[in-house]
Amino acid sequence: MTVTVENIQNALKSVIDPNTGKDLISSKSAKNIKVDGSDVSLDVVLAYPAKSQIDLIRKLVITALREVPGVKNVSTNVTMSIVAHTVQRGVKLLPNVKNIIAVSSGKGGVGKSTTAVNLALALAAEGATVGILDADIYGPSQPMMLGITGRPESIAENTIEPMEGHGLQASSIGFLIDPDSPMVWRGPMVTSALEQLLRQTNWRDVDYLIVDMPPGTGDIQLTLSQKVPVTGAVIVTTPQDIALLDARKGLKMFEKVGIPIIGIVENMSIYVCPNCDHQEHIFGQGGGQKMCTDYGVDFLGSLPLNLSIREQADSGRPTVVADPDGAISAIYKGIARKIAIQVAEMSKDMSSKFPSIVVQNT
Ligand SMILES: Nc1ncnc2c1ncn2[C@@H]1O[C@H](COP(=O)(O)OP(=O)(O)OP(=O)(O)O)[C@@H](O)[C@H]1O
Repeated sequence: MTVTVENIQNALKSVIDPNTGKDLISSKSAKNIKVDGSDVSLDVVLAYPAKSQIDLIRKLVITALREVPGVKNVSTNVTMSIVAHTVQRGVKLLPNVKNIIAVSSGKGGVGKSTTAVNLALALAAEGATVGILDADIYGPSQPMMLGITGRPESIAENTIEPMEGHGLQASSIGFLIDPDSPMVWRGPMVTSALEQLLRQTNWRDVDYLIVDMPPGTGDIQLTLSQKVPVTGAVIVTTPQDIALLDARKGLKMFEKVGIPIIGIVENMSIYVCPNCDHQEHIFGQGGGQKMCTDYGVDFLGSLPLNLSIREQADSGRPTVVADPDGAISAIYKGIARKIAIQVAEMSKDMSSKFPSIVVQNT
C-alpha cells in the first residue's frame, strides 16, 4: 500500500487539538509533511504556549497516523510559535512585545492583580516569555506579589531594565515610588507616567505582556486604553450585582476604543469550607456567566474564594508558583490557555471584526 501526503492530510483532519477544538489541518498546525515509503514525518506548530500539551498532541498524531494503511514509523515534532497580533488603530506598537493583554476590573478589590499575576505565571509555566506591567497606580501590588524588592537598573539613558520575579519580567510604578506615600497624582500625570513605564522598559522578547490596569472605568483607564497597544482585554469581576454592573462599564469602555474583549474571569465565585466542605456562593451565583451570555463574550473560568490564594499572593509566591500542580493552579492554567488561544485566533479576523472605530470621550 503506497502512502501519500494526501492520505496523511486526511488522517490529520480527524486529529482534534483538545484545546482549540480544531483539527490539525484546518488550523494549519501540521506542517512539513514528508512521506518516505512507510515512514512519515511532520511538524506540528501550536500558536499558543503549550508545554504541558506537547506529549498529548504528539500521541494523538502518532496514534492516528499509525492507523493509515502502509504507515510504519511516524516521527513528529510538536513546537509552539506565538505571533504578534493587531492592536487598536493609530496606536504605536511596542518593539519586543508581541501581545499585550490588559487585565481590568470595573471595581476595586475584586482580585484583579492576583488574577493578573497568576495568569502571567501560568503562561510562563507553559513556555511563553511573559512580562507584567503593574499599571495599578492606586495600589501597585505586583512587586509584593512577585517578591521583588529594590529599584530597576537603568543601563541606557531614559530606559529601565525590567525586574525579574519567578521568571517574569516586571515593571511597576511601585518600583519608582515610596510605597508609604499616598499617590495624589492628577489624571494626565498618571497616564503619562504609565505610558513612559510601558515604553521605556527594555522588555526582552516578550510573547505576552500582562498589564494590571488601574481599577475602574474613569478617564485614566479610558486614556490608557487609547494609548496602550492592547491585543485584547480580560475583565475580572466578582459575582455580586454591584461588581457586575461595574464590569459591564469596563466592557463598554474597551468596546468604545476598539479593544476586543477576550473574556471574563469570575473571582471569589464560591467558598468551600475547609472544615466541612460545605459550598457557599457568598457573592451570588451565575452572574459572570450571564453577563457573558448577554454580551456574547467568553466566560473564561472562575476562581474560588480561598485563603491560600490570598496567603500565597501576599507572601510573594502566587498560587501558580507556590502550588503549581494544585487544583487552583489548574484553573489559572486553563484560563491562561483559553486566553492564549483566543489571542492566537484574533489575527485572522481582526480586520473584519473591527472595521471602523469612533472614539468618543464621553
Ligand atoms: N480568589 C481569592 N480568594 C481569596 N482571596 C483573594 C482572591 N483573589 C484575591 N484575593 C485577595 O483579595 C485582596 C484583593 O486582591 P487584589 O489586590 O488582587 O485585588 P484588585 O482588584 O487588584 O484590587 P485593587 O483594585 O485595589 O488594585 C488581596 O488580599 C488578595 O490576596
